[in-house]
Amino acid sequence: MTEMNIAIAGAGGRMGRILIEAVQNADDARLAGALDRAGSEQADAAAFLGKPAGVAVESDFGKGLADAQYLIDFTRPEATIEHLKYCAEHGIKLVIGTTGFDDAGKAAIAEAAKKTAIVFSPNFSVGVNVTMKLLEQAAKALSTGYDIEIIEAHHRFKVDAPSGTALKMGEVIADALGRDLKEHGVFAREGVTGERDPSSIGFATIRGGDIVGDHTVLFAGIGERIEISHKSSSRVTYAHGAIRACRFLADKPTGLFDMYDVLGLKDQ
Ligand SMILES: NC(=O)C1=CN([C@@H]2O[C@H](COP(=O)(O)OP(=O)(O)OC[C@H]3O[C@@H](n4cnc5c(N)ncnc54)[C@H](OP(=O)(O)O)[C@@H]3O)[C@@H](O)[C@H]2O)C=CC1
Ligand SMILES: O=C(O)C1=N[C@H](C(=O)O)C[C@H](O)C1
Repeated sequence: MTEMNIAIAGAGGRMGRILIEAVQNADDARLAGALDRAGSEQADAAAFLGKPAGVAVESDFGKGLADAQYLIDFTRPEATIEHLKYCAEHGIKLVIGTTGFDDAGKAAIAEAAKKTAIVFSPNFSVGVNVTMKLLEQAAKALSTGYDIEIIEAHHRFKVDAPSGTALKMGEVIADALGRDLKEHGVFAREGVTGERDPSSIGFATIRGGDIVGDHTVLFAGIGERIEISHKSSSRVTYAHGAIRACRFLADKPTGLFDMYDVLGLKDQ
């Protein structure tokens, strides 16, 4: 078995810590580096587990990524863009879970994928990606007479809204219906809004407490409604998905992939 040398960005974050633990527990992976913001350097990235890894948390990319073949990045768009430049130049493969990119950020990821291999997905859980497939089918079957609303709930610390997953669900549904989400997405309602445009795809965001991540898509007709929901109860599923994405990238020199590619869901 070839061992993957994986570095973790945002090492002190909610996902960073879960990822470090998951890499430490994987038989085919080694924690090869850890990055965090300047001022957040640590002598050992796994000290919080009570099992030191012999890997420091660095803010200098040269030091933090010296031994890395892969970087798993769940941080913020501005950090990911910096990591992306370094990884593209140094042939380090990237698994990007960060959400909240604008169009320029997404274009930068696509450009970097010409130089290194990247899996980019707003949600690395198997369940969410299977849910996306169900949504594709439901949207096609319920294309007229059903109003589509996407409701997401996350913890109080989340900084972007709607979630990357909710936006992706909106894109999947819009594509299935031949609509453009930029034109049909409705992200806020207040005051006298007028009646609902039947072609709109609505979004509602809830933030509170420690909710890991809930997504529900409502197809509301006259006389009935269908709800397709996914609820995360642990961040470990995201971490396992990200490590699975590293395995998928092992034989890919360049290219931009998503979790449908990793899970073999693209043509299903
Ligand atoms: N794709 C998926 O499956 C999932 C995606 N996510 C996404 O992952 C991202 C991180 O989530 P979460 O772990 O909860 O967030 P946290 O805020 O807990 O962690 C983010 C980490 O990145 C660091 N960071 C932030 N900005 C910078 C910067 N400019 N330079 C260097 N380091 C930086 C933070 O440092 P500091 O604390 O000092 O700011 C922190 O260590 C979010 O975009 C979230 O939506 C989350 C779960 C699953
Ligand atoms: O910030 C989070 O926590 C999560 N973010 C991702 C998103 O924005 O879709 C994925 C998951 O829902 C958790």
